[in-house]
Amino acid sequence: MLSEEEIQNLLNPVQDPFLHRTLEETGGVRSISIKEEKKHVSVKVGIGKTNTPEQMELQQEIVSILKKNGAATVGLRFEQLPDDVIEKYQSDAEAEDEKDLLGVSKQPNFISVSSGKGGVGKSTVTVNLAMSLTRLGQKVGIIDADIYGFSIPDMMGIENRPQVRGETIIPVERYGVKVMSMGFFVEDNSPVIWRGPMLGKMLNNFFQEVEWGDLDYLLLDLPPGTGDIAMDVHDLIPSAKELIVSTPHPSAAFVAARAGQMAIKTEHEILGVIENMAYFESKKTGEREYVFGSGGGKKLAEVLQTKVIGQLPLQQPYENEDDEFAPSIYQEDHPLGKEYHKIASMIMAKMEEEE
Ligand SMILES: Nc1ncnc2c1ncn2[C@@H]1O[C@H](COP(=O)(O)OP(=O)(O)OP(=O)(O)O)[C@@H](O)[C@H]1O
Repeated sequence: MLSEEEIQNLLNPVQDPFLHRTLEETGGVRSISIKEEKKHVSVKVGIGKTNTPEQMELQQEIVSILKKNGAATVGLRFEQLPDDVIEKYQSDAEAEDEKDLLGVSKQPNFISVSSGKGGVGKSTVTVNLAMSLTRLGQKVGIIDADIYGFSIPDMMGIENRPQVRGETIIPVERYGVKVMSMGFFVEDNSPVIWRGPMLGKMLNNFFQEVEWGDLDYLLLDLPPGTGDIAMDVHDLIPSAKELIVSTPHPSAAFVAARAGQMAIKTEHEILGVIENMAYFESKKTGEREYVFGSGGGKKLAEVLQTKVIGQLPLQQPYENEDDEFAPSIYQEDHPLGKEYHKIASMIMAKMEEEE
């Protein structure tokens, strides 16, 4: 019959499915007792997360190991490891999960762009931030996850569709930015009725079946509000940083705060608030008019304990002289292009600081 030490040695190499560490490292084998005459072994195992399908698999694995080595019956109990042990290994484990997510060795910086309500310029910010980061030499991808309106392809003037190579989808590249949008697969922009599980599935497919290659940044344009898909992002990419877009109107900021509260709840870092349509500047006099009110961004930043990292006026991009038409991209020398450049540089500096 097995001794306590032998059981310990048999279970030491078994992996904790959440922490991606062996039970030896996590101290996961909490207690062992043996009933010699009945060849009964009972073990208490501590893991990162209990009552999950992974726990069921682990249970089968452990029972089979012990039975193969001489136990007639096995009693197994699971408990959650102490918080400090979980914390110690969790961030490593999350990084590993995310690496698996895109199937590449280098993990990009994930930035999700959200807003409390529609029409505040969230997609415009996503596109222009991506452009500025690209101009700064970064490799950038965008996932257009705003299922209420896939606007990114139109905004960037994309007319072609992604190519499918075997099992993988090649994102469309425009001005050096790789773009993936469900809009590519929807005929004539016809409305699709989305149900919760479909959203998460779409997002998962965009991570796993799209050949992103090595990216420095992957920006996600999320649907406004705090819906299912935002939750999915929080679950799938715990390290994603959040950028909140709002107009300066105090009530708009109030709504945006709810989106931000979600980030706080899930412990996502908020990079800052971007106040869009902050003012209108007269070309003739240079006078600023705060057509959508003022102070909303500041108030929002206070509630979320972050900063306003950009205030973008109301202004259209220059008329495009060439044939390529990208209606929402501000040129590099455009006043807003320069503002986006500043925001992008600031974000890059912050990311580098954290590395
Ligand atoms: N600073 C700005 N100056 C002028 N027009 C702007 C500005 N920002 C955004 N817009 C315009 O406002 C409209 C809404 O912007 P956008 O689609 O980016 O918002 P959104 O928050 O992503 O909306 P939705 O959630 O509905 O997709 C667009 O037509 C866009 O071109």
